[in-house]
Amino acid sequence: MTTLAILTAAGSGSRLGRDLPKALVELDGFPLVLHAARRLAASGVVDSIVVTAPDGLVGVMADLMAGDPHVGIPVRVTDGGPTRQASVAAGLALARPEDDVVLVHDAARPLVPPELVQRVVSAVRSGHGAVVPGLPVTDTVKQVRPDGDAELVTGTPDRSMLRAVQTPQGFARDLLVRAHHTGAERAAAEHLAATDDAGLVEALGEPVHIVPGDAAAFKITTERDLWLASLVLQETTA
Ligand SMILES: Nc1ccn([C@@H]2O[C@H](COP(=O)(O)OP(=O)(O)OP(=O)(O)O)[C@@H](O)[C@H]2O)c(=O)n1
Ligand SMILES: C[C@](O)(CO)[C@H](O)COP(=O)(O)O
Repeated sequence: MTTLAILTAAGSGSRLGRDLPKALVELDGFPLVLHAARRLAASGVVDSIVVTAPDGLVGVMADLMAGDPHVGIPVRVTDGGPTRQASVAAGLALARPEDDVVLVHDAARPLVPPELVQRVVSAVRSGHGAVVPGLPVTDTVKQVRPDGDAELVTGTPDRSMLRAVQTPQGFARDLLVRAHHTGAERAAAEHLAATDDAGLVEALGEPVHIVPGDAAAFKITTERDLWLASLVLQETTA
């Protein structure tokens, strides 16, 4: 039995605001997607990767992966979709029968530690159908509602019971397939936006298990995050 990692890289990176897709933006001389693929492979627990590519860039992405001496595991590249969820579904369609565990990881989290990948896979292989890495929330979080041009606070959730979740998220393949069919329909019917794959599993009513996340797996969303990532890399390679 094998573990497949779907590496989502088809986004445009509108909040980063560069003139190329975010996954191809360079960090320390290499595109974000390559950093992420190398770290997934370095975990030793991922057998193959499917990358979801932005429109028209399947060939570019495939050349990038094929030309890298550090990835060292089979990589296939497919067209992504218009949303992250659609891209994951496109990657999932390429899962083979032997891929009993599927990870979903964002190219936007290039510095994911291989140990975090191992932790997630190990929790799935120990019997949890859906596993997400989570970190405690350090800010107080307010729930709000629109009030004209402004917003009004409607509540303050108990911070000790909140987790900021990261990727890779890990799943038993059959559960993830079911979540992308039925869970997605249910979430849409209830007007819930699932911003991650675990959200679709929750929409099925199935449990999602949390393992400790890692601050190094932070998401590159804005220029500041990219700057932070270059500092982290400098420090860890110094
Ligand atoms: N249609 C999409 C949208 C997003 N992603 C991927 O999902 C991950 C998380 O998405 P996000 O950080 O929001 O990336 P973008 O959509 O590129 O960024 P933005 O929302 O700023 O445009 C990224 O690795 C992105 O490439 C994807 O594969 N397909
Ligand atoms: C999947 C995710 O990385 C978990 O935190 C996050 O929800 C992706 O959000 P984005 O707005 O698509 O970057």
